[in-house]
Amino acid sequence: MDALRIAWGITRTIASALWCFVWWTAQAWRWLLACGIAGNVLLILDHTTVGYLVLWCVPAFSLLRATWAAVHPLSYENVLGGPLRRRGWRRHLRKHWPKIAERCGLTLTTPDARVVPRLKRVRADGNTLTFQVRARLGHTLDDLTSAAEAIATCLGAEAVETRRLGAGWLELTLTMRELLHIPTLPTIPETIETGAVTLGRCSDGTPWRLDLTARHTLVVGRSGAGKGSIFWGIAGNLAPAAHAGMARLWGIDLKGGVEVSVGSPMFSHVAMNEPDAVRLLADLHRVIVGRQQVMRGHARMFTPVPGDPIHVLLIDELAVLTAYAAKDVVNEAATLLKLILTQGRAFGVMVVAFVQDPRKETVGMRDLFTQTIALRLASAAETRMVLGDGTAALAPAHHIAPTMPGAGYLVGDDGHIERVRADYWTDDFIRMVAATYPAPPTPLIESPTAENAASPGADGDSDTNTAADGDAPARPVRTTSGNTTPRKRKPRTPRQPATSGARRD
Ligand SMILES: Nc1ncnc2c1ncn2[C@@H]1O[C@H](COP(=O)(O)OP(=O)(O)OP(=O)(O)O)[C@@H](O)[C@H]1O
Repeated sequence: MDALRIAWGITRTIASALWCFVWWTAQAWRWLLACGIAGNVLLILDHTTVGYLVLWCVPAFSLLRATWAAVHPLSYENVLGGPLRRRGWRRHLRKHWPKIAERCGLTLTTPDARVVPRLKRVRADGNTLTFQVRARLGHTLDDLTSAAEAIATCLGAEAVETRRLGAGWLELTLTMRELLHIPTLPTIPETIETGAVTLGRCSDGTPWRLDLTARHTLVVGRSGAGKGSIFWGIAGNLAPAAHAGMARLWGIDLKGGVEVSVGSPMFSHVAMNEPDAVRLLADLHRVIVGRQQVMRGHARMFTPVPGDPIHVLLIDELAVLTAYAAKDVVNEAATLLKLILTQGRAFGVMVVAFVQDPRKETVGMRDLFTQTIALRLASAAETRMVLGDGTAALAPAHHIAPTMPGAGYLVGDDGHIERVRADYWTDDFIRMVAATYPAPPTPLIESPTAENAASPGADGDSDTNTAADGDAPARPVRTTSGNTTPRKRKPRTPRQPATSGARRD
């Protein structure tokens, strides 16, 4: 069986090398013709060796290329294949630009002349071709932007991204070769990261770093679009920070807890039913209120330090909480979530929510999220609904193939669009990361009161703040299905504003 497989592999390699040899020789027909004529002239003039050399140089070069590409594709791609292909893209664009612009409706023909938008800075790197186009008189950048998809199709690109440069210039970046079709697996996170996490790759092959600093993220995608990869990419990459006390993970999973239970040890707080979810949101809101009181007059942006972490709330299937749950739960959860979304960012409280159905009636607060990841969506209308009319044309999430789960478009808070694909987190890998980086025991969260409001260490968030005062626990914070104990609070004695335990900004 093995011998058969090896024989088949060798046959395929030889066949592909032969095909490349014939194709590349035929493609260089001008050189072939010129060398044929020059070689024959040299032979007639009795320069036999040089004559044969010139005559056969083109097929010999193609044969060398084909053999190299077949035997060692990696070095061939780096040294010769890649640079030749990129040169081809640049030349093709420059040569055919007037025709492409005309076909895409960007030229203006007058009785005297044909006005073509100016092209400049054509460059090719890796798998992308980037160039700038100047809108001609009477055209706007929106006209150029709406022609971007047609230009990409003319050039055989897989996808296109645009960037406004101002003063009538638009930059287009075409993905000429798809690198995202191959799924990738994550590596075990080792660094403590609280600002940004590496979730996968961008379309140009560079790592995809999702910035979480002071941002709320909405992830939208059909069932099977790969939302789980992003959920665990964020949770898993924050797990070392959570383990070190620099981040705290909160999870709401009202789909029976199926998703979050795989890696629940990473989380400090988990809710798997409706009442727990509301209580968890109330606790998280209390963290914000506590921090507001602590930071007032001291700092405007929160900086995490060990023991005073950022809080990241991951909500799997947001619509269950905000639309499909019991009416009172929906109302209470929506109110708390809106408060968290509007107030949390500056206080180190971030929300990442996942949803299948992005309609307004299911996710009423979607405008409060500052960045959106659109995975595979059902229709152009749904893409427009999620990303807005203008952006939808540049991030056609409804065109993502079902064979590419985890692929999507990130639309940043500045409107920047990136085509990305997340690494695939298997259940075993999630369990391994969770076992390696379990969340430390959860400190208690207290309701801010008039007295502790004055205390800089009273955000209810640090270990020192809860146990050291000898206050009775407000209640267990780890919220699990069905076993939350009722809230009990001892009367508190007034205390002096503390000077220690303040936030370290
Ligand atoms: N990044 C990825 N790379 C490759 N395959 C993936 C990736 N993410 C997910 N998959 C595949 O797609 C399947 C569905 O993924 P996942 O369960 O994450 O989708 P989902 O959007 O969470 O769906 P649902 O909303 O129904 O839970 C997975 O079982 C896996 O086989």
